[in-house]
Amino acid sequence: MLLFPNAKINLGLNILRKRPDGYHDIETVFYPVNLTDALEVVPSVVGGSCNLHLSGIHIGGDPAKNLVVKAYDLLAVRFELPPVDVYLHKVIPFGAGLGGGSSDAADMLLMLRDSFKLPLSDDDLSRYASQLGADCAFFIRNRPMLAHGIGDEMEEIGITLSGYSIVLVKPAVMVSTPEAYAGVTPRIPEVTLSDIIKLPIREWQGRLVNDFEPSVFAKYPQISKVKDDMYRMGALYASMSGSGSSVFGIFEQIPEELSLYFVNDFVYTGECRF
Ligand SMILES: C[C@](O)(CO)[C@H](O)COP(=O)(O)OP(=O)(O)OC[C@H]1O[C@@H](n2ccc(N)nc2=O)[C@H](O)[C@@H]1O
Ligand SMILES: Nc1ncnc2c1ncn2[C@@H]1O[C@H](COP(=O)(O)OP(=O)(O)OP(=O)(O)O)[C@@H](O)[C@H]1O
Repeated sequence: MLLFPNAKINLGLNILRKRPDGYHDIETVFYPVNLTDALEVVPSVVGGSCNLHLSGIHIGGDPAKNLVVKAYDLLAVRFELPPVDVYLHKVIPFGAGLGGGSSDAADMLLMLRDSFKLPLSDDDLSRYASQLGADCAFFIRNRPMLAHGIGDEMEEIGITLSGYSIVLVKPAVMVSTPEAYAGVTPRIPEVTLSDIIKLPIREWQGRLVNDFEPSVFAKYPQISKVKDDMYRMGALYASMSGSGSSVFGIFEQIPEELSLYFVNDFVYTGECRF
């Protein structure tokens, strides 16, 4: 079985408070983007449990700690799973705020459920996903969602960007998520995200904010510059995604001068799906 785990961006991100467990309560809108990895699971001929074969961009780290292996191990505690070979081709940059690892893990849960007919609902899978990472539950739904709690409590949100184009740029710098959270002083905004997101997109600039931006931009001015460049090229709205370092812009049309601005950066362009 073959799936294409996709990236996400955050449309607005408020960091509301620090919790006793060290995590933060946030509110954000998750929005899927068609930049994808490729993930294939086949029954193993060599035995073992979850044999991971990686290709594409080099993500490093211990394969046993890869989130797709953790997803297998999590379900294997409760269900008798046969050994599998897993082929993961990485395209989505990491340390980018695009949730690539979380998306791989969510698709692994979905594939294991569907391949081995496990009696699990989407809600059950979301609960398993939350144990793998705060972003992971979103990818079980994989449509625009307003998220609360640590980012794993989901509510439908009827926003549509279809007809617009998206440009995603990851400058050559990586941001660690725990460090980014540690650099922010939580605050309760005067206007809630769910009210701002209902405004026309042209009114988002200056209202829809990502609370990570001030501290991350201060440390990495090159990320701030990407956002400025997006507006210079005519973006209707631009923001850093999650804890960075990616920046996205929403455009009426993909700007022709992209290759002049972002010579050494990872660039993705596509149509908004929802
Ligand atoms: C920045 C976002 O991508 C926005 O969508 C997410 O909040 C991060 O989600 P994630 O990468 O899935 O996060 P996890 O792997 O669960 O947590 C990594 C680390 O980020 C911090 N963390 C994460 C989520 C959250 N709501 N509060 C936190 O403080 C914690 O220090 C945690 O140890
Ligand atoms: N399948 C995977 N793909 C990418 N990174 C993985 C994966 N499994 C584990 N990791 C580890 O997770 C870290 C990056 O994860 P991820 O791609 O989700 O981060 P990110 O781009 O910062 O996204 P976000 O902060 O939005 O969750 C790296 O340290 C990497 O070694």
